[in-house]
Amino acid sequence: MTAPASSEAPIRVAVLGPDGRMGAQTVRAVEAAADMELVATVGSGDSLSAVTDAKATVVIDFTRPDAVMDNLRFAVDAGLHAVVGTTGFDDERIATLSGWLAGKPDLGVLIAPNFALGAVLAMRFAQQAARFYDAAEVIELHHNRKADAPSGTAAHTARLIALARADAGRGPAADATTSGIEGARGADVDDVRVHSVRLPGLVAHEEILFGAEGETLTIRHDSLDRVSFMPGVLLGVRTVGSRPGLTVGLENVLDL
Ligand SMILES: NC(=O)C1=CN([C@@H]2O[C@H](COP(=O)(O)OP(=O)(O)OC[C@H]3O[C@@H](n4cnc5c(N)ncnc54)[C@H](OP(=O)(O)O)[C@@H]3O)[C@@H](O)[C@H]2O)C=CC1
Ligand SMILES: O=C(O)C1=N[C@H](C(=O)O)C[C@H](O)C1
Repeated sequence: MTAPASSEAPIRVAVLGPDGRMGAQTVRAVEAAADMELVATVGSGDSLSAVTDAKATVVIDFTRPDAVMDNLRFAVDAGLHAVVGTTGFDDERIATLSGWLAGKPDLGVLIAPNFALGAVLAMRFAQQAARFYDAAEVIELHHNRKADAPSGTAAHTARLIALARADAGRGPAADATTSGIEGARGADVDDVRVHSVRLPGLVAHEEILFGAEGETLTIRHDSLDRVSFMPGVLLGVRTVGSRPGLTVGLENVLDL
């Protein structure tokens, strides 16, 4: 995921959410990339016109689920490619965004629930394992300043597992629970149980557990530092312009 040697002009990048945990890390990564130029940053309350004034060609969004759709509407209308790490993308949002992009055949948008290589691999491994096991559950563990639960990664993982189970002709996993405390079995994402842990000291972690008669399989990934997301973000910036339309998941860019 290193930059190709090139005499081309640097990619003109704008970062939305530069004062946040991910935005600040991203600003540093873009500034350090020889093939990119950071031409604008837009924080909460700033005008998005700074992006077009600075002639950015790619925007990176690490804002909030309640802000990202307005930012994308602006980017698509302005003809800017977008690399999106912000969470909150359900089927309805994906459909809305696809509709906007339908009139812009040259424009690329990449939405990646997780930019860390190991997290992407863990999701792919989970998808491969899912058809072989009677049951699967996901535990995601994050820092306690995270606004949303479950994590976008866990939701994406659960959906991939559900699709693989359906392809293999497997229905929902059997579960004998009939009583107890509400919430004890986690959230239901496409019939896959997802459990969210929030603790200071954590960054971003996920365990995917599979069970069958007499055995379990656990796949675990840990982001110990937000630098783990940066190679994936930069890869997204380098490739989004040559992938017209909507791409959901870095696994498609990595061709996993
Ligand atoms: N895909 C991936 O690999 C990863 C995704 N994420 C996701 O990225 C998002 C951001 O996470 P994180 O950095 O931890 O969150 P933070 O809360 O630290 O940062 C979000 C930043 O966005 C700002 N902001 C809010 N609205 C706007 C707006 N309309 N325009 C510009 N800036 C705005 C906030 O400002 P203010 O505080 O003033 O509102 C804040 O500075 C989350 O959805 C998170 O789940 C996180 C890590 C990795
Ligand atoms: O908020 C975070 O920190 C993270 N958010 C993303 C998610 O919700 O999956 C990616 C990663 O887990 C870190």
